[in-house]
Amino acid sequence: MSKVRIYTLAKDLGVENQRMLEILDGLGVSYKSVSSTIEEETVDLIKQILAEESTEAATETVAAEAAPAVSAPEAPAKAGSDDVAPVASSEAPAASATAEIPHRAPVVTIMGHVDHGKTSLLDYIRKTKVAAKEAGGITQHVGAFEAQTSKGRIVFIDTPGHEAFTTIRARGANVADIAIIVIAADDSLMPQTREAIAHAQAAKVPMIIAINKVDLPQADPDRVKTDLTQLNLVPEEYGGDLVVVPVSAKTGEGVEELLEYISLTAELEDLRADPKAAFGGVIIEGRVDRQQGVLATVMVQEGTLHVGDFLVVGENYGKIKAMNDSNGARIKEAGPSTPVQILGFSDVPNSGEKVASAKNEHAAREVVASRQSDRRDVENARVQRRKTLEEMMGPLSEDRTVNLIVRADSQGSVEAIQGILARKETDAVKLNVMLAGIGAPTEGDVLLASTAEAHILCFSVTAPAGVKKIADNKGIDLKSFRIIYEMIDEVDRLIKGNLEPVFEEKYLGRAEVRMVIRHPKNGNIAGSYITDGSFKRNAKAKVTRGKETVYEGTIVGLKRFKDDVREVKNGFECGVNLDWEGVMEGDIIEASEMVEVIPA
Ligand SMILES: Nc1nc2c(ncn2[C@@H]2O[C@H](COP(=O)(O)OP(=O)(O)OP(=O)(O)O)[C@@H](O)[C@H]2O)c(=O)[nH]1
Repeated sequence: MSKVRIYTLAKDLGVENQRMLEILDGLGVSYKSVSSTIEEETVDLIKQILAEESTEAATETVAAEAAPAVSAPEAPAKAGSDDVAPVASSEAPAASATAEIPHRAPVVTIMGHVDHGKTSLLDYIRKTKVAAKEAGGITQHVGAFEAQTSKGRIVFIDTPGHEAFTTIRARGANVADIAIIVIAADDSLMPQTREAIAHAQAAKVPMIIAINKVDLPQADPDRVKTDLTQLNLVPEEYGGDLVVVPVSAKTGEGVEELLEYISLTAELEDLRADPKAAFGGVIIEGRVDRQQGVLATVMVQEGTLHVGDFLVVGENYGKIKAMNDSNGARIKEAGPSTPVQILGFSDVPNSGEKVASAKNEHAAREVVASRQSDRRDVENARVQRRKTLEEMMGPLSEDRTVNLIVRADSQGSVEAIQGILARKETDAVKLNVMLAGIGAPTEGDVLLASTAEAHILCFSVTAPAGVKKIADNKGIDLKSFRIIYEMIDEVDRLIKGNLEPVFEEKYLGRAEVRMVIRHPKNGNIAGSYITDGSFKRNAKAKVTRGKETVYEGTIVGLKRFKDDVREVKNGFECGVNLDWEGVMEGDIIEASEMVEVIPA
């Protein structure tokens, strides 16, 4: 009995893939993705369900058409009347219910190892899928292009390599919806392939593997697939859910299928954006053109851009003087998932910076001024503030993950370290090795670490000075070790640091209240004598009267004579401000503090 792929069946029956998956869910049929295959019996069931649905729909239409005559005899006549608005009511609600946010084209990035064919693949797609440019225009590199395929529009970021991708992500923006990882069939997985995969995984962007150069006699796509399984990426034909498409950027073989898979993935991601919403976009790249001045490529993500709009990027603003599409044609407006080249900024914006629009020049200036003042506040606060535990360790939750990037001098070391790390993992703390590679850490690693909040551990390799400096600037934890046990100690420290801290109450001291002093601003102050230990400002306080505890709270202030002090030791007199009016002569105050217990 033959099997059928889900998306092929959806196409044949003229149904959306999403609907097909809903039916399969309803039937309790398990699948990995739309390219999974299903049995012929299931196909028959699906056809039955769809046939029943269309019969029901037809019956409803007939009933609906018949209904107004019966149920709304008093419906007002429309013809010849000027005030038509109220009469349109029977159609209005249905129309607004279906007026949902429209779909948008997917934005795709291509990553992979050097020479595996990223540029060639982009060139092939551009050559075959981009409509010929209008005569007279000048072809310019704008960092993105739009391809027209039989499945609709697909936008490609055409600066291959993960640097472009990570620089954008490092600024907190996410521009790509889908990552194509190109792997040469004659070379299989290489260090930058692993990096690219790690970046896509960190960005939680769906991946499609394009096994390139399948035209070469020495091409071995099966080896690539097997190697992928070593990274826990299991191709569909091996029972996993990784989409793998063999292609040749030279002959064009498989490229159409790759585009089809991109559209399928996009459909499943259900990418939507509202062209009527407030504008939001990201800078893909910026540069200075000698004749035209500053040119910036912006990816429209939400809303619509118009020539004449005011845009704010970081602490700069500009007015769109002219706008080109990625083909070089002048355009007046651009909706979601459209890369446009804009003339109008005075400073070159950085890729990854977010772009917003402002109503007019005044509003744009105000946004810039408020950003400048926010930045100053943050800078000032940073100098003064001690980081809280939560800020250092991330939110405190039950299960936590420590993200790691491992670099070592040889494959043997990498494997040994991975083995040790696997044994260190506990139920409470997961160690997620995002990337394990041979050789010194790179700038790309630092970018990955900064977007994924990962720690970089190096064994027998050290970071080049430039990379170390970037890591320091970004506050990335990058450490090198020559002795494996020291590295293991560091991992232990990271694991412990990531555990929920345990606090325990520690006794500090005791005092007798000898008199109560009325203070005009602070209320009643307990004039006390420390009989044991010491008292500290902000410590916890318990007041007992005879055998009864009459108050539990905090020592909000400590005074020696007129001075505020942090601590008073045994044998001294002091004024204790409990922020409580009930304190009386003869009361005993006991002070304690909460201290973190470091697990053994
Ligand atoms: N036979 C064959 N050669 C290919 C194919 N794709 C790319 N090449 C060749 O492989 C080499 C590298 O291709 P590029 O497209 O420059 O690779 P890249 O990944 O963009 O390389 P970098 O930009 O240096 O990272 C070139 O000589 C291409 O002609 C293919 O499908 N088949």
